[in-house]
Amino acid sequence: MSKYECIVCGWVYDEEKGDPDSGIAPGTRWEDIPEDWLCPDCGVGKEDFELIESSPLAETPHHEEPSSAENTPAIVVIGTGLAGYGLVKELRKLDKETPVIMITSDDGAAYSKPMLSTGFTRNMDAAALVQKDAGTMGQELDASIWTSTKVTSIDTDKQIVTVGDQQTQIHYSKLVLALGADVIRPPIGGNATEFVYSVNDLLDYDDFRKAVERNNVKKICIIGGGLIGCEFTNDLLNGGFEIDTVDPLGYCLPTLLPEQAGKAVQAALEEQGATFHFGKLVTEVNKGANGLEVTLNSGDKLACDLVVSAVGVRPRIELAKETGLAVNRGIVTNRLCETSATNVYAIGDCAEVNGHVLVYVAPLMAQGRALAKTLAGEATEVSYPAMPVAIKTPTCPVNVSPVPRDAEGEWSIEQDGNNVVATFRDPSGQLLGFALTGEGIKQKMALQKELPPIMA
Ligand SMILES: Cc1cc2nc3c(=O)[nH]c(=O)nc-3n(C[C@H](O)[C@H](O)[C@H](O)COP(=O)(O)OP(=O)(O)OC[C@H]3O[C@@H](n4cnc5c(N)ncnc54)[C@H](O)[C@@H]3O)c2cc1C
Repeated sequence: MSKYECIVCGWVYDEEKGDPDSGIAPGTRWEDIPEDWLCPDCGVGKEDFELIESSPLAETPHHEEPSSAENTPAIVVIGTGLAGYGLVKELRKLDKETPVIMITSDDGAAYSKPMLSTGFTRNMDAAALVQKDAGTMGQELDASIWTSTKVTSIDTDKQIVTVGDQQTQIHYSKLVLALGADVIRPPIGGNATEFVYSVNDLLDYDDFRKAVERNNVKKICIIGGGLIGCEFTNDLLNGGFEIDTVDPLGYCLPTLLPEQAGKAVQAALEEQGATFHFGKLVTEVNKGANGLEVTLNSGDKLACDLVVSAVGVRPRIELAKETGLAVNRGIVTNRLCETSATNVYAIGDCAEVNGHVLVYVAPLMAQGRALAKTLAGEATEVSYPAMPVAIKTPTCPVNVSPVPRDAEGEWSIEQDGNNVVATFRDPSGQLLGFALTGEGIKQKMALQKELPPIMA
């Protein structure tokens, strides 16, 4: 019997136990679970699960070739997020010999980044979110993992990366950039900006949790009512905090959802106690008589103990730019994930693959699977099926397949309270996107089947 883990929330499907709540009997093999089954915790589909424990019977016998590792130059991967680790996991299924060196500026802990916005709901601090430390990952992947090590330059002619102090250089045969994305920091003045936190990785999350405890925080102001802002609004409400959320646009998730769906999410979060301030910007955070005072461009002032900024992320392109690689919104690659330099690839949040910048888990898994094959000798282009995104607002769950930019067509919306099924079709009737909230998410599988692939 095997086990499969949801890479978005960490929930584990154990074939021995099944998922009786969803009608999946104990003993049901993974391949026999219906394709429209959804993760009971976060609502993503089977494609976002990976095998973590395999039954001995299911294992394919491994044919040992004589080791050629000693003379094989290393594949170097910069980044140990879901993209970096995901790629090396896939590579090791195909190639157990080629030496792999992974370099990360953080501690190399393997964790599911999407779970950072469900930590209070699940009562998990940073330590509890660590799935495996760097040492364990290194053993499992037969890779050398260099932690707390920042790559400062790359010489693509000599195929060398330089780390930290300029003294240490590593030669690569192939180099993979899996550098992630930086948070966008809105311009905010005032004398208390050190109390404005962004949570974009496990170390940020640890700082944030500790600041909440240290400052005996009760009231939090969230800047941004998009995906991360709404997830934190829900999670922190579940953690028992009072929440004010500020966004310059008019409703929740404004860049992803049509207004009715966004307002349904807003209403559900308000029912839980959230207060939204739409159409406004935070301009200053100052120390007040009791905690902090947040000033909005309308002149309004909000009292709180801590501020969370969640206004979006931007692919990390600086290192690639300094190296002379082609960059646009992300590090530019073709469908083989090749950058403009020979033997250098980019995947994950930092990459712009064939014009697409998609800062979600499903695309980086597709990239990792394809690039692993390429690195193992079988050139393989990335394909993207339709990849709807589950937004973790359990008080009103959301599933959205964003409408492509500049698409022609119109929304058709059915609403029953906070349950919305919104579909966007072009003039010929082809479905191009959808937005589902509340009970509406039950339509996900049926609608997903109608969507054209993002990149066939
Ligand atoms: C709170 C939150 C919730 C989310 N929820 C969801 C969700 O529900 N569903 C979904 O699909 N997506 C979600 N996402 C997005 C998803 O988590 C990301 O798309 C994904 O984790 C990105 O992985 P990555 O490996 O590309 O980047 P990262 O995880 O950021 O990894 C980047 C790595 O690069 C290293 N690095 C960078 N520069 C250097 C350097 N110069 N030298 C050495 N190392 C370097 C870093 O140390 C790190 O190891 C969420 C994101 C956040 C922040």
